[in-house]
Amino acid sequence: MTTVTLPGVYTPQDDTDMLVRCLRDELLPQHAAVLDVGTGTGAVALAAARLGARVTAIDISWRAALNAKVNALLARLPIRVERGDLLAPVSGRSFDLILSNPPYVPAPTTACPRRGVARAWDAGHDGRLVLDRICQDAPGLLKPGGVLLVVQSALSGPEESLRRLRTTGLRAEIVEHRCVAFGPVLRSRRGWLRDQGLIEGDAEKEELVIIRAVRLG
Ligand SMILES: C[S@@+](CC[C@H](N)C(=O)[O-])C[C@H]1O[C@@H](n2cnc3c(N)ncnc32)[C@H](O)[C@@H]1O
Repeated sequence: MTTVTLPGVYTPQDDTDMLVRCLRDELLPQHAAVLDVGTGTGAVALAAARLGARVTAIDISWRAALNAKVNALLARLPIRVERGDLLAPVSGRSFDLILSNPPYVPAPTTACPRRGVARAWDAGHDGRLVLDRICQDAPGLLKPGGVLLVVQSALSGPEESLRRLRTTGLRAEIVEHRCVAFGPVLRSRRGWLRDQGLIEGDAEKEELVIIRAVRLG
């Protein structure tokens, strides 16, 4: 299957792969309404569309939105791609499944980058600037019985995601773990991560987790 990654768009990685695998384990209703938030190249959206879902994909980056459109065309899959901030383009709609591999990397900067490739991963000191918004807003867009699947690092507080999602009434748990080697971004900020108390010594690996949260009927 031909897919392209345009310059400046996040290349699908372990987190993408984890999310796609968990998506394939979901028992979706026929023609399920699926949302992919922060779609990048559209890799996760394409996987959902191949399962027969009706997919909407959103990205804040024009380049990523274009990339996802190109890949949907190449795959001949009818994915609706929107450019916008998190869930704003789909307010008022509801979904059987919401998927997200959002920016979750703790960063020395306090705000999310407004442009550039780091917008795909940097998410403030605790890595939670985007996660917290997803935990707050996604539950309201789930149909009864609908599911939210989010991938994040253990460095950005999965327990806090669980707590926030449970506060909104969802049943939330961690369903997948994977240990991965630090990429160039985490390697370059080891000293800062140590100063923040987020890692110890010469840590070389982080744990990625998938959070699955269900809106009870
Ligand atoms: C880690 S990448 C994941 C890309 C793709 N889903 C994957 O798994 O390969 C995160 C994506 O979220 C997008 N993003 C960052 N902030 C966003 C926001 N506020 N609203 C929508 N998309 C956002 C970035 O542009 C980037 O494409």
